Amino acid sequence: MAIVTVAPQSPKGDDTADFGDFVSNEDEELDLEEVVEPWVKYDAKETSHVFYPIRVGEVLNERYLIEHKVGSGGFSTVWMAHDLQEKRDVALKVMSSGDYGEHEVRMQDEIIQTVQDTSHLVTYLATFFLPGNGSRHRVLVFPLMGPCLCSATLRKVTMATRMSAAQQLLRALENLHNAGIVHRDLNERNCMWGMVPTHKLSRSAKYKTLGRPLKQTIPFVDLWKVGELVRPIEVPESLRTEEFYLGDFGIAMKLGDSTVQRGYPPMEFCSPDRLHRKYPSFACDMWSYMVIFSRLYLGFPPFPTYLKGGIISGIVRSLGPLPEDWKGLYTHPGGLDSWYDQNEGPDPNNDLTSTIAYFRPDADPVEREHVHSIMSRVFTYCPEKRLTATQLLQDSSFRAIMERYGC
Ligand SMILES: Nc1ncnc2c1ncn2[C@@H]1O[C@H](COP(=O)(O)OP(=O)(O)OP(=O)(O)O)[C@@H](O)[C@H]1O
Repeated sequence: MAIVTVAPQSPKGDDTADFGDFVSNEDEELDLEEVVEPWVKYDAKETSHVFYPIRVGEVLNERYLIEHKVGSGGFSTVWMAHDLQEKRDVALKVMSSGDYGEHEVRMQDEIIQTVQDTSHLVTYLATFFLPGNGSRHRVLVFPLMGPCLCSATLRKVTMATRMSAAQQLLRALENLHNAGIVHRDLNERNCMWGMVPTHKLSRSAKYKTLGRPLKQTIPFVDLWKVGELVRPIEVPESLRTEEFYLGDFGIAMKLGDSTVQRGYPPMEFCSPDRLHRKYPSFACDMWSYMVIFSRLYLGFPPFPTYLKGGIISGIVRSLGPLPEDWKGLYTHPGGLDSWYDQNEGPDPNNDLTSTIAYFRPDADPVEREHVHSIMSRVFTYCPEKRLTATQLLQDSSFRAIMERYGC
């Protein structure tokens, strides 16, 4: 794929264009601060991996007109842009300075070449570099997706939609695993519904539908180019499609790779074996998948994080003690000896059966039994005993739940 390095430009003859509103008072400024990346991420004095400053209305790589903000993560900002060449809207993932993005591009290429069906994986359309301040930034161009699996979206969608998403995600994962690739970072922000194409809308219609960009020039940092902190789009239900996708291969690996990118999924999604220094495996992805399945089915996470000791205490309360020989291997501070006490069992008031009954009182006993069977065969400590994606897709309880919801 051709990689071009070009400086950004302003759209010619478009200086009257509307690109959103600057914050007009301190309250708006504080509200904005809640939903944007911290400004220090743009300060080379604070971090060696700075974000690239971008302002709404500029054109990157002579081609991508930045129209809005999508979001940000630890190592990237994501922008909604209009591809002036192909006349479609895309998402631009602009990586921090340094080598960020190189591994993701390698994994994406591997996926494009070896995964049989990539239709539910978010793979890149193009890539280029932006020259930064003494460094460069990798940019990945993606199709523009809809909302990720956040609570606000979950509340709006039917059970049929949620279970269809669970099935589509499992098929996507099966495809990835069949090609020998472990995702390693399955979590709610990397799972997205599709989005109806917006390129036929005028910019003002887009802003009406997705919210006007509320923005502020990046404060406190003496920057080499203008950049803005921008409130992200909110995708309305009318633009969400029923397709469900898996993205972000930033720490994915081919099984057997000698070098493994550092990183874990967020704690609530991470398998307990990974948190006890076990090697990343397909089974780790399956644990994370089951946390997502639970989010979709129950509407809530399956294990609480508020107990002393955090998520692992929540898991132990529900499933019983961790294997004794894992003692001393916990990767984080604050581990508890009680997690490995084989004399303890699951708390009957907070085990999987009661969690399902508590969150889904409307489901009949047969349905609950199926869901219990699904969860308990994946929420198992021994990675070797966890169902694989293919096994779960063929599992009679999984099939029964999918049939119940018309999937
Ligand atoms: N192609 C896309 N279309 C629409 N939204 C996207 C797209 N890619 C990413 N996003 C959204 O942009 C936000 C930032 O994504 P990004 O991959 O930068 O970070 P993250 O996955 O949230 O965090 P981290 O990379 O630190 O784990 C997320 O909310 C994600 O759902």
